[in-house]
Amino acid sequence: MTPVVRLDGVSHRFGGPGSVAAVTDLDLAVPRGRFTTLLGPSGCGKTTTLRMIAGFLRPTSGRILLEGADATATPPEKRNIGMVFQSYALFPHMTLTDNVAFGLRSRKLPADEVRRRAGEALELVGLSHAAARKPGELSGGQQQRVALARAVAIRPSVLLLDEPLSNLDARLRVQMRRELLRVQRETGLTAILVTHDQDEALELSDTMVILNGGRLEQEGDPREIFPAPANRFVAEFLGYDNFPDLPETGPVTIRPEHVTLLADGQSEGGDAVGLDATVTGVTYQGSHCLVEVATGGEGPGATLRSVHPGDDLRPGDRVRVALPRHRLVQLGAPAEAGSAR
Ligand SMILES: Nc1ncnc2c1ncn2[C@@H]1O[C@H](COP(=O)(O)OP(=O)(O)OP(=O)(O)O)[C@@H](O)[C@H]1O
Repeated sequence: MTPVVRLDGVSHRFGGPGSVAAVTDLDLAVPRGRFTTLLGPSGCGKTTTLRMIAGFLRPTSGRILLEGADATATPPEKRNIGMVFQSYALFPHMTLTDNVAFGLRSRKLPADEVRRRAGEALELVGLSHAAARKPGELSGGQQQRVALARAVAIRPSVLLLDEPLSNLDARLRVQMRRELLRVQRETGLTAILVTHDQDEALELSDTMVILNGGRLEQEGDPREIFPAPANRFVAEFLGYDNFPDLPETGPVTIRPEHVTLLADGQSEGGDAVGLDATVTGVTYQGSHCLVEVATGGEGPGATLRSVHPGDDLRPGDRVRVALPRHRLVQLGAPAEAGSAR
């Protein structure tokens, strides 16, 4: 099936040659009817990528295809794209219906169809009852639902979501994630979400695209990426935290919840790599403690973190660290070295 959006060797440099490379040689195929997220730390090029797909920015090189046709030079208003931003960008003096209808009217649709589609879109986000109200009378979460209804009402070929949940408080953000996913599933729209929040990306993505310094680090189903990050950057970004220096394995990582701490003198058994260590820090976290230990070596691999079920350890205690072999994840080189894809 033709991808809805395809990026073909797309790069963008700001401020002419020799300046900031925001995105470098990005290839991407966004499948129809799926939820794709662009994930990465601040400055990794997520928003630049989204703005190029929307047509607000032109690639410095490479091509953008929409529905299989070259759209690199197509202006935004001719791309049939729906957008939701972090700031809701609603018209404060208009009712919700008029806000949602705005894009439909500018497409010169007949008045009764505009009314019907605006009504359907508000119903989809659960705001039919507030159709005659104005944005200022709504909570942040409700305003973001209106922005979503407005973007969906035009039946875009792709829905672009630029950190739409970042302005909401933590609880509402989690609720709105579910809401976003429900709306995407019910409408069958192709969605691309920009986020720096791993949890958000893990929950929403059919495909997760991890960027770093404007380059693709890893791409795929979160259920495949999470247990097998390709390299250290992706691993750290997904919270792996431990990069033990084990001469027999090469570069590996392991999650803190898979590192077991045994009392000094206990043995780790045959299936685990065992290391002697000293506790250097204990952070109480309610259901468990996060325990930091020094293995006696040097360098970053000498400190390991363990999610420890008890509150029985204190700095200075000697422990045996067990790293189950089947939990060790082998790491490759980062994207800059050209081998992480
Ligand atoms: N208008 C601009 N002029 C010059 N440089 C820019 C401009 N916009 C972005 N950049 C630079 O391009 C790079 C990528 O920025 P971009 O906004 O795409 O990253 P991001 O991943 O979306 O970050 P954030 O999560 O902070 O929004 C950064 O180094 C940024 O400083």
